[in-house]
Amino acid sequence: MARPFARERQLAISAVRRACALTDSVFNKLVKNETLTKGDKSPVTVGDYAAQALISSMLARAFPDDPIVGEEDSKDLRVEEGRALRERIVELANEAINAPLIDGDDVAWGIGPGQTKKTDEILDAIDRGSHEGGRNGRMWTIDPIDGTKGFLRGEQYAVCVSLIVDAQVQLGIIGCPNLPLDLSKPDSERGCIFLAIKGQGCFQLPLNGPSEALLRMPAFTPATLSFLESVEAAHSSHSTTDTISTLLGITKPPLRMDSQAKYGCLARGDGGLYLRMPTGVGYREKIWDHAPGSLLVEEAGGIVTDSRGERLDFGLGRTLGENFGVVAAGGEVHPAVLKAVQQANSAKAKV
Ligand SMILES: Nc1ncnc2c1ncn2[C@@H]1O[C@H](COP(=O)(O)O)[C@@H](O)[C@H]1OP(=O)(O)O
Ligand SMILES: [Mg+2]
Ligand SMILES: [Mg+2]
Ligand SMILES: [Mg+2]
Repeated sequence: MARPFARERQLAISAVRRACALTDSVFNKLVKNETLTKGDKSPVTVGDYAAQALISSMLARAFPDDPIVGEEDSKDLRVEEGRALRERIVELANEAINAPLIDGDDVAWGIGPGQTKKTDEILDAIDRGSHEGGRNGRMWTIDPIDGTKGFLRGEQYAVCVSLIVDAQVQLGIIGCPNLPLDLSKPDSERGCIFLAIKGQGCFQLPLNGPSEALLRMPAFTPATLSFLESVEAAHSSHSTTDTISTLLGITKPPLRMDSQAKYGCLARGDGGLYLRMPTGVGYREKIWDHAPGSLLVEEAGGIVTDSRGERLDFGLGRTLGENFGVVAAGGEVHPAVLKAVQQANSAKAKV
C-alpha cells in the first residue's frame, strides 16, 4: 500500500521544482519595474506572483476541493497601471507551466507543453490563495518566494508549500535554489529541496536530482551550539538574540540567512538553534512562513515552540495570532534555550 500523502508528496516536489526554475530564471532577467512595494512596505516581484499562479493551478487540478492560503493576491494586477506587470506574470507562469515534463511530473496536473493558460485563469489561480485558514479540514499554504529581500539581493530565499489537516502540518516542503547542498563546502552544488511528511521523516534532495538523504539533527550542547537568525533586524530582534546567546554561553557568531532556508539548515544540523524574536511593532507572523519549516525541524528530531514554550498554532487563520516569537532547536538543547529566552525577555521587560 502507498504511504500516506504519496500523491501530495509527488505533486509538491514537482510544483516546487518548477517554481524554483521559474524564480531562478526571473532573478537573472529581473528589471527594476518588475518589483512592487506592497501596503506593508514589503517587496513583491513578478516571480512571487507567477510562482504562486503555477503552484496554485497545479494544486487546483490535483486536489480541486482543497482550499489554499497563499501570500499573494492579484488586486494590484487587475488595475490598468498593473497591465505591464500582469502581462509579464502571465508570460512567466505560462513558460513554467509549459516546460517539458520530467520524472515525477504528471500531465493530469495541467503542466507540460501545450497547456497555456489565459490571463484570467492565471489571475484566478493567484486568488485561489485567499482562503482564511482555520481549525478544520485540509488546506495548503503557499509562500511563492519567502525572503523576497534575500531573493532581490541574490542571497537565500525559499519556495514554500505545506499541507495542513485539522490545524496540524502533515507535509512541508521548501525549495532553496541558492543554498549549497553542504554549507561547509560553499562551492558544493547549489539548490536543495527539504521535504517532511509527519511520521515519515525529513529529507534533503538536490533541486534537480532524485537522490534523497534522511536528515536527523545531531545532538548539540551549549559549547557546540551556534544559531540561525534573519538577516533583517526588522524581522527578528538581533539585540534580544545577542542577549540569549550570551546567557547560553554561545561563542560562535550567528548565521544570518533570509527565509525558511533557516529551518532547512537547522534540520540538517547547520547550527542547533533558530531564534525569531519579535521586534515589538505588532507584526503577526503568517502561517505560510512557519508551517513547512516547523515540520522539517520536528521530523528531524527538533522542537519548535514560541517563547512561552507553546507549540505554534496553525488553526487560528492566516496568522499565528499574537507574536511570541519562534524558538526552534534540537531536542536536547531546547529546554535550556527556552529558559534563556524567558530570562532575556523578562530582563527586557524590566528596562
Ligand atoms: N516586522 C516583521 N517581523 C517579522 N517578520 C516579518 C516582518 N515583516 C515581514 N516579515 C516576514 O518575514 C519573512 C522573512 O523572514 P526572514 O527575515 O527570516 O527571511 C517574510 O515572509 C516577511 O514577510 P513578507 O513576505 O511579507 O515580506
Ligand atoms: Mg512577501
Ligand atoms: Mg513571500
Ligand atoms: Mg514569507
